Amino acid sequence: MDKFIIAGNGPLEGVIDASGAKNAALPILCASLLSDEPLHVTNVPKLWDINTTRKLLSQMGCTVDEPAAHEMIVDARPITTCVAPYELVRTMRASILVLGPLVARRGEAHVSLPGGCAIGARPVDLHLMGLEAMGAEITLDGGFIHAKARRLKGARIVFDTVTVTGTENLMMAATLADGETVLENAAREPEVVDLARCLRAMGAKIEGDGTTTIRVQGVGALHAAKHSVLPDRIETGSYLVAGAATRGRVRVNRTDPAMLDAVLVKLQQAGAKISTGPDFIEVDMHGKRPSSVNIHTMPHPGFPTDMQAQMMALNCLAEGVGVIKETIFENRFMHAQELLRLGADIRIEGNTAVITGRERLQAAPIMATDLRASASLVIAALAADGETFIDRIYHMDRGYEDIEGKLAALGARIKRVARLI
Ligand SMILES: CC(=O)N[C@H]1[C@@H](OP(=O)(O)OP(=O)(O)OC[C@H]2O[C@@H](n3ccc(=O)[nH]c3=O)[C@H](O)[C@@H]2O)O[C@H](CO)[C@@H](O)[C@@H]1O
Ligand SMILES: C=C(OP(=O)(O)O)C(=O)O
Repeated sequence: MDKFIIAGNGPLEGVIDASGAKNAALPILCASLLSDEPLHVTNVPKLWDINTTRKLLSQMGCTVDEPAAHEMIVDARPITTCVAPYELVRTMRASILVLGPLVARRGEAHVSLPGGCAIGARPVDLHLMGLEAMGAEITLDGGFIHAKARRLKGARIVFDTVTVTGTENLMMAATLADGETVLENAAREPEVVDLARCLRAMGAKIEGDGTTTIRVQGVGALHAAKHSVLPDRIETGSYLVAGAATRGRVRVNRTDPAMLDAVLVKLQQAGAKISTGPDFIEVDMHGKRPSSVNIHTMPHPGFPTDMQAQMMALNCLAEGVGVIKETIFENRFMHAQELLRLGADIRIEGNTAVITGRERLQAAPIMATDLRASASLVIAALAADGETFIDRIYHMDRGYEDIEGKLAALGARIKRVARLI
């Protein structure tokens, strides 16, 4: 297990490129299961979760080629099994995204209940409710979901909670169902829209993605297609917050400012000057200490829960008191305990964190507990005095491509070392 050693330094300054979005690439790779013709995906980020998905598809019998860096061609024609085993699925939430495509295309799926970041109970009842409404027979046994259907039928499905992967799973399943499926209270995240774009390129008939009502007319088969994954808004946002927390100036190229409205508003409130162009965002603190901001996490287009931990790190260093309310996941404050070890002043009351900013934080040994918690700790360590050791950084490798390279390009002093014990 690797560790990071981060020496607190002055302002981060420089320019980096955003990678492709993990949370768009994963469902898109799973969409390859809907067709017997190859899906060519470009701008695929180099991440552990992508490796896990490649292994998952390969062990099902799909051929997965990597013709160039950041490209994958998945051909699901030679598929031999519809089983997604525990060993692979336990590490990654997005593995549940093979369920809808397998039932729709192959008539059956046997998928271990998924893992991912331990940020809450994360049930999949809405995925199963939707597939049942479409005529699938579902049983749960030995930690596995077993689903069967001769051919799924279109249905009207109303989500009582907005679910991103639930919307994606059912949207994929509906592409091959008999008749029309309507998803109400659907997730509007940009990654859902990117998946819909890819599915349309494969021949699916989908309307309304990006709104709360998605309509899908089932078709007989999907065909070969090529799709480029959209930029990672959470990766982009994490580097911008790192720039602001260290009182620096950071520009992220090859990104899309429109996806980050809610985060940019908060960075502006924190005192950053924000400049944007069609494909870049720059945050400039002009050397000033940020001001505290209040945050309430919400489904898109609200403030993303995946940026909550990073903004908590910023509040730890800001002037004033900031209140963060986490409304999506019931256990997503695990970074707070580690930030306290760096000298932060955080009080947690239920789903609310009250953070009183400190002028300085001090280095200490700390431990990453999940993906975005890791990003939060890295940001705090970059702004702390002394050398911080961050353990369990494998969480970070799930979702941030070349983190050391990108941070070093911004002037950070970060080193990866193998943990000996
Ligand atoms: C791989 C991926 O894209 N992961 C993202 C996805 O996770 P994921 O899709 O797992 O998150 P959901 O949008 O499904 O979860 C939202 C809320 O709905 C609840 N829920 C969800 C499904 C269900 O069947 N029943 C149920 O009660 C969850 O427990 C949670 O409280 O969206 C989250 C919310 O933006 C992000 O933090 C994750 O980074
Ligand atoms: C929570 C996340 O990932 P996952 O849903 O894969 O656990 C995330 O990307 O922040």
